[in-house]
Amino acid sequence: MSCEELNKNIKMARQNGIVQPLLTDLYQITMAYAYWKAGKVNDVAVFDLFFRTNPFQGEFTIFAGLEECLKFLVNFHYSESDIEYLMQTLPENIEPEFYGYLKDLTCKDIKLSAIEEGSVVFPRVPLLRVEGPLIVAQLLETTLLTLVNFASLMATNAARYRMVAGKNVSLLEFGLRRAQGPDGGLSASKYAYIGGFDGTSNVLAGKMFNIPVKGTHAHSFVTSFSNLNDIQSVTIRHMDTQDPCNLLELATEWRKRVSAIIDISPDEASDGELAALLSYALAFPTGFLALVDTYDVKRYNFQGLPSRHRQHNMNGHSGYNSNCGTNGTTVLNSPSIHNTYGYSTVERTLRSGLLNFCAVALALNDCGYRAVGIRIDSGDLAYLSVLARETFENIAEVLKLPWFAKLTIVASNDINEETILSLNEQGHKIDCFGIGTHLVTCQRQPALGCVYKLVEINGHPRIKLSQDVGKVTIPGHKQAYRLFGADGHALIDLLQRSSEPAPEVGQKVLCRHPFQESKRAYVSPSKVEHLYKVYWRDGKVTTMPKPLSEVRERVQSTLKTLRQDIKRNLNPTPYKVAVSDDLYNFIHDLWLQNAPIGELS
Ligand SMILES: Nc1ncnc2c1ncn2[C@@H]1O[C@H](COP(=O)(O)OP(=O)(O)OP(=O)(O)O)[C@@H](O)[C@H]1O
Ligand SMILES: O=P(O)(O)OC[C@H]1O[C@H](OP(=O)(O)OP(=O)(O)O)[C@H](O)[C@@H]1O
Ligand SMILES: O=C(O)c1cccnc1
Ligand SMILES: [Mg+2]
Repeated sequence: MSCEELNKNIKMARQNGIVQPLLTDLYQITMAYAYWKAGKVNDVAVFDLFFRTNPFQGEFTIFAGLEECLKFLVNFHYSESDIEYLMQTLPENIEPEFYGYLKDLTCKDIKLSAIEEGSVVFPRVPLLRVEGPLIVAQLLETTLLTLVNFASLMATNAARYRMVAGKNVSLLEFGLRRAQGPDGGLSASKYAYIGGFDGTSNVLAGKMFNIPVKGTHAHSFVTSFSNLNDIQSVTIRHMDTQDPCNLLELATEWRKRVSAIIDISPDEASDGELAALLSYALAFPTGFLALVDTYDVKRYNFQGLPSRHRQHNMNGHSGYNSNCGTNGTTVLNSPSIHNTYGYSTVERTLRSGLLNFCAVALALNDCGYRAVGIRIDSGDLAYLSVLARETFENIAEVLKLPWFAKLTIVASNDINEETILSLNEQGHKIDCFGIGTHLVTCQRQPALGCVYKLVEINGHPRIKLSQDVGKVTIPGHKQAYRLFGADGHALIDLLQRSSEPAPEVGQKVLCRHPFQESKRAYVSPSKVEHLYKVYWRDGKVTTMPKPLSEVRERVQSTLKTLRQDIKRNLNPTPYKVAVSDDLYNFIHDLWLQNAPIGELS
């Protein structure tokens, strides 16, 4: 769609219905009235939206939320009911003409410049610059912040999970049920996808944002079946011949054969679980992915160990070993934690879930279908995934079914970045992580601190001083450039006054720390990227926001331009953000002008 088409259609562009002008803090509207009353209707302001510290103890952030900001500007207007509500809510002394002014307000005189969505960004470099009537620009503050803060935090979180998981593992977002309410859940799904997740279990997010929806099934599905009589129809048509096949008979037969191959008794397996897996396979013969940990000892909660001990023991596994069984096949030794019933989680999972899964998968194979795989949602995920993979490989070899060795293993259960790093260290055979709580609630850091600061009014720069140097704002209308080094990596982000000429390739430019006089360096960039584009001006979209899939690609491509030490998990190196010599002097002159001179007595 071109910008013209977008401008025609944008009123219909999907945006969460709660994003509207009243989704703001009351003080924006009271300030608007006070500005209006003070005769500031024609004042022109420049605001910068930026953050001061990277989240998650990292040294980078992913910028997201721009498309939603743009839709907000496009659709910005106060409805009749909004005005009515404000009339009832604001004090009675408000002059009625103010409501008339609000009624006609749009963003047609606002200019929005921004960094491209999905870019890697750094503290102090404005992500958005909003220019235009002071009152309108002020009224946008809270909504723009809420649209950018969580979006960028989530996209960064997701990108970090992607980095630790590596590119060959699938990542699915399972967080809706644990998210910060429906809107938090919906945004989390969108920005997890941008950050590098492959899909979501959130169906509405799939529909609204065209994100792949994926999933398995829950424990309740398994526990709802008690025995094999619970299945009503056991017949499935062969994929190629369309002949009827009795899946129950085939699976029962396979359960005996598989139990011999992996040297365990079929009596250990739950018939209710077999009934559940068969029913799922009958419903989804081409997409059979089964949860196999329902009948582990812990879920039954027999007189097991208290969870603190269980966790300790589980994480205390030192590894896994496999021996040769009597029939020449591999027998897997479980670690030595046993509950009062004599079996560890590991053995139970093997005995019931895996055995039942393999039986159903092989029965499906007889009918021309290939099963997809399993999900494990408890226990030692490293150990169990290796155990499952060895079982699949074993069966694949004995039955000469090479694809069986490659069945997908999905793992879930309270996974976070550290869990994945630890699993990587231990060695695992997981193909896909399903991640909910820690991802969508950004448990490690629940907010990104983007702020929206006035940097210029009617052409005059504004600086906000603070005891804390880190909180002093960088005044004036600025441009931002990313300078690249000879090896192609991003070296430094440089803020300049807009009146300065842009840095040029091969030309030495002095880059200064904004507040520490002695910290400065010359850079001769091999490439210069101007970070801002104008997205909205004169009431029109001037740069099309990219589709989600392209924003997602941009996250990965801009992350590639960062040196590894900036991206590493533990004690990463800070990326440098500098100001030009001109801007440095400008800041410090203004600082002195604005700092009162004290008097000693
Ligand atoms: N090999 C592993 N290394 C590190 N952490 C792991 C490993 N396997 C699993 N974990 C994590 O350990 C935690 C285990 O949680 P918990 O003690 O609740 O065990 P559980 O098996 O889920 O028990 P229950 O089924 O009773 O809830 C989860 O956060 C999980 O992601
Ligand atoms: O652990 P998270 O990272 O938040 O991932 C999502 C969790 O949600 C589900 O559990 P739940 O107990 O709600 O339902 P279930 O019966 O399907 O396991 C799923 O099994 C995961 O454990
Ligand atoms: O599809 C799944 O396996 C799923 C979806 C949501 C939460 N937990 C698991
Ligand atoms: Mg669960």
